[in-house]
Amino acid sequence: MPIKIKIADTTSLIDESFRLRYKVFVEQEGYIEPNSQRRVFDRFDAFPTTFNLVSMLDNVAVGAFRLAIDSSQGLPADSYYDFRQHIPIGSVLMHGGMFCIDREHRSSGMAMGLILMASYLAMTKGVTHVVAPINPAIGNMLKRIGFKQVADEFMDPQVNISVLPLILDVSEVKDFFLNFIRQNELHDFLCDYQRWFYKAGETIISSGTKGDAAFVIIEGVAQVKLPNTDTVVATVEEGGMLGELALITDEPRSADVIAKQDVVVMVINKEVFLHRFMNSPEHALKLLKLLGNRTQGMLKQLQLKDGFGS
Ligand SMILES: Nc1ncnc2c1ncn2[C@@H]1O[C@@H]2COP(=O)(O)O[C@H]2[C@H]1O
Repeated sequence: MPIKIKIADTTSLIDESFRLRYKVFVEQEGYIEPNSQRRVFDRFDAFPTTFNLVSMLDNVAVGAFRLAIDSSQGLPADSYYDFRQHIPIGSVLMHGGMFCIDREHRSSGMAMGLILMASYLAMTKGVTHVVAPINPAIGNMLKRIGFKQVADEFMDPQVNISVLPLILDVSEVKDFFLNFIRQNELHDFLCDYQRWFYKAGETIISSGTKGDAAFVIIEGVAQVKLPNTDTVVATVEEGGMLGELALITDEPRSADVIAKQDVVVMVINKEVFLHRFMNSPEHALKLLKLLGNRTQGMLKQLQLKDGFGS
């Protein structure tokens, strides 16, 4: 099963993220005092402008990141740090906090995934700056995508640890997928906010199953194999698309797709995918080119096979 990062959009997923905060902040790290509810949350979790990204493994949260967009209620940091002094008037702010990853599942890939997804969310919600009083242990990762430290470390009273005050100008995010999105004007592709992680050898697509999403490879390489065989018909790399055929034809998945090495994909749901191509001749043409190239690739392979066989 892949680890899946997504927005907690049901009460049970949101509850999962509160429980994970408890597990990490109280039980694993001892940052916060225990409580009988065995959950960590505050008033910002009740606002419609707050989002929780969760990393799920087999229906259990193993990572979470809370994002609170500025509203009449202010930001979670307002009571202890004034981020606004560092940002132009008129900016739209989002606070990133309550970042936690279960000790058993700490990997830079998942941490980076949560951070990047936060920046995608910021971009599609019209946020100009993300502010984050964040544990120095992950501060360096945030700096890699463009966060800048604006003052010395200070104590965060919520989780009782020393944190770095960091700010991201969303227009400066450095990320392969975001560049891909910007170049191809595919902003609606971000709306699903799902990022899935496969280990080498795991199955990304099973032939014969129903398809309700397509994928763009963000990291790694996948092999497309003839159904239930080891015959590789194509190799798809970073930036390549997978799973588009079943969405277009409404037929079952045409091939098995296996991660050749660890693979990270962004998920594009069927409605968003079809809407995009039905409303833009330019993108429909790009899709036709992709399908045409794949057909040509297959024909070349068959010709080669024939050539060797005769
Ligand atoms: N010949 C091919 N070349 C590249 N990719 C392919 C080829 N055949 C199938 N695929 C991919 O494998 C996917 C299997 O699921 P889908 O049929 O939804 O979409 C398919 C394509 O994305």
